[in-house]
Amino acid sequence: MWMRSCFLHRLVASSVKISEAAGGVIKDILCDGDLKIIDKGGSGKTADLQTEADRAAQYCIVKSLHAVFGDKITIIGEEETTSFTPRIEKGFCSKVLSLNDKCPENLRDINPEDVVIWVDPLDGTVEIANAAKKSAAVLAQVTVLIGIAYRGRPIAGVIHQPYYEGRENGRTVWAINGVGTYGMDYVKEDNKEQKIVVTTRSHGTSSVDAALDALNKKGLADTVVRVGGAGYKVMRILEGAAAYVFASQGCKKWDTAACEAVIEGTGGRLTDISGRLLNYEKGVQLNNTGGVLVTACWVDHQDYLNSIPDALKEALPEFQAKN
Ligand SMILES: Nc1ncnc2c1ncn2[C@@H]1O[C@H](COP(=O)(O)O)[C@@H](O)[C@H]1OP(=O)(O)O
Ligand SMILES: [Mg+2]
Ligand SMILES: [Mg+2]
Ligand SMILES: [Mg+2]
Repeated sequence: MWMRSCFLHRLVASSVKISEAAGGVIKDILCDGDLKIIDKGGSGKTADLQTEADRAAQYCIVKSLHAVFGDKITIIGEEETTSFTPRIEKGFCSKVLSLNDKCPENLRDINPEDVVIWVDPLDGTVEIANAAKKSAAVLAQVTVLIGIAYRGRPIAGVIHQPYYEGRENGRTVWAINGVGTYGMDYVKEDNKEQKIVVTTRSHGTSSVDAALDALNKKGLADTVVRVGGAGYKVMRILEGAAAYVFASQGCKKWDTAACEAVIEGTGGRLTDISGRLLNYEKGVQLNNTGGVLVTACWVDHQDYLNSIPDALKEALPEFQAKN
């Protein structure tokens, strides 16, 4: 079936399987216990941690993509491929391939040279690195993110959550523009009575709090839930939260590429806190310097944008001088 499928469906079908293999790599290392944590050196005050699970999952994803699609595809990953794992995945998710006929006309024959694959092998690193006890609630915040951008915009994405309610293989949500978002067959009941807003647990700033206060006063953030990881916060939106608000810097393109495709597939939106679309071209600035605003399909993105004070937006520049 994969031979009949277009490049994009093959790429997503492969990415689903590869994300799940990377999830297996992460679980093996977390089970082993020695995370071999290093600090990549963040922006001065905040540490930017990396574990053996981040490195080995990155290796698994990059080597697997190259094994299936050759060395010429463009991959931009958060980590380097310095840790070996024998786990190379060459399979395809049959569900993705079976929906090949739904692929929109304009995405059927895309040139692989116009595609950038954004890889976050482990999102939620701080949560697992710093947790005294790796409880189910902590582990649930870990996701593997593979975002696919074409000519600078996300057209598909995969969010794999290795630890989900004790399921052996966790769960995987994937999306293709015009085809839809799949994998949330077991969605919890929406809670639209009150608007839950999810935000950072470990990268809080006064600007993050000021944005949440302003939204609360406008009735757009009744309850604030602080959890780790961009992928996990988007999962929480798919499960009923109204929005994910991060009025600060630090989040990168590999954090948002897959998230944007997945949320768009459900009718939701992702922009920076000023409403600007993010650019995912090769060579682009890696940091989402303008912050991140993600909204569910059942709330008005513009209401959230309008309610975040201009002073906070102006304090977050769209571009920074140097990455
Ligand atoms: N200051 C920062 N430095 C490094 N990574 C950050 C920073 N802020 C956010 N991130 C990345 O964005 C994700 C979402 O942020 P938060 O959990 O704070 O809402 C984090 O899990 C982390 O990804 P990663 O875990 O892949 O390094
Ligand atoms: Mg991340
Ligand atoms: Mg990461
Ligand atoms: Mg990181």
